Amino acid sequence: MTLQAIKYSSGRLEILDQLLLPHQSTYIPVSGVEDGWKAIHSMQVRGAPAIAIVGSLSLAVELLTATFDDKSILRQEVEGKLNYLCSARPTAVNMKIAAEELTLETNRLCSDDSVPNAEDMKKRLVAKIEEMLEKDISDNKAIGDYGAKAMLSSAGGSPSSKLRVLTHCNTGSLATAGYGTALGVIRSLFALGKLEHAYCTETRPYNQGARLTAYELVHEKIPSTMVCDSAVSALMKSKTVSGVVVGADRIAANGDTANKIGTYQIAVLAKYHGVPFYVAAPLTSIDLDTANGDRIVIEERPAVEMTHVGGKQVAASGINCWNPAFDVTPADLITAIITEHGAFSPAELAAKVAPLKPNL
Ligand SMILES: CSC[C@H]1O[C@H](OP(=O)(O)O)[C@H](O)[C@@H]1O
Repeated sequence: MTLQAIKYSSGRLEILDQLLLPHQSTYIPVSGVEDGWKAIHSMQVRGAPAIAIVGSLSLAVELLTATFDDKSILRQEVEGKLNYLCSARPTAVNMKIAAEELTLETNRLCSDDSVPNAEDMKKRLVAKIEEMLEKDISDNKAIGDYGAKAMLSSAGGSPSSKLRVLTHCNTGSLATAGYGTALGVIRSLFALGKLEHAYCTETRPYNQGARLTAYELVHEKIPSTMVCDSAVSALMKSKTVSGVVVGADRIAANGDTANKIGTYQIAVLAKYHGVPFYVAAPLTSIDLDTANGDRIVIEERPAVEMTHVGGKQVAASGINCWNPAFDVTPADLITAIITEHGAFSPAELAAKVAPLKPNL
């Protein structure tokens, strides 16, 4: 059974405080948008899809406890709160895309005369948010299955051969609504009996790999080994790595992909060693409004996340730090982008995905 990062039922929202993992599993209540923003900004909840889910559900929870004089006031309130939620972290696009979809729905309900009042409009908006959550859950499994198929086909080998797959950061049930994206691909390979071994990087400085991915892999008894970020080149040289699969925070229209810092250098190493390199992400991580990776804003996090581990100082006081949370992997280093609709080459991505996205 996968770990649950988010608990939501009948208007009550709780999140697993990921800052305390792996030592402590503590759920904290999210009672509205302000709580949601703080949980995202502090990275108590993180992961592009999970950010959008918690942000949207925090709005649903707040709406259920409030009343509004009329539909246009409700529309203004919703628009303002969605913009605020998008400001919590700048790089992942999923919250922005969810906000666009919910703004479109809000405007439609506001102008629909068959929606009699703000109370009815509010209930329909909450239902839309809950519907988006359900879709995220089902999309994850499709990504996992398409990804497993793509990685098996590129690895070649005999029908009985199993894969040795490297992943970076955390893209599992702690970063999504459940099954995961890149870690979902590893789960699908494992379920098919086609995973020989999974490798996860520690993912400095926040240690999503050591604290979260390792936690998920051990929890589900998936054969796996953790490596230092700096060991990836030696791993590829000394072991047979069949393929790499990572997540994404924002994929530009040309396939350039922003993901956790360290992804770009793994892609360069994969190219050098002839290892297929996959990105696994839902359509809600693909930003067709951003032409290429140069235009993606990269979040920089506080130096303390580098100088301290678990509250203990590990770096010399006074040293300057540069702590970008993400980097951009150019499309030409990516074998394919795996979505809930299939695996697409970066070159065909925009043409394949555009018809599949809602008309925002
Ligand atoms: C499926 S999660 C996508 C993405 O989010 C993570 O970043 P963070 O932990 O800072 O939110 C990481 O880049 C994952 O690949």
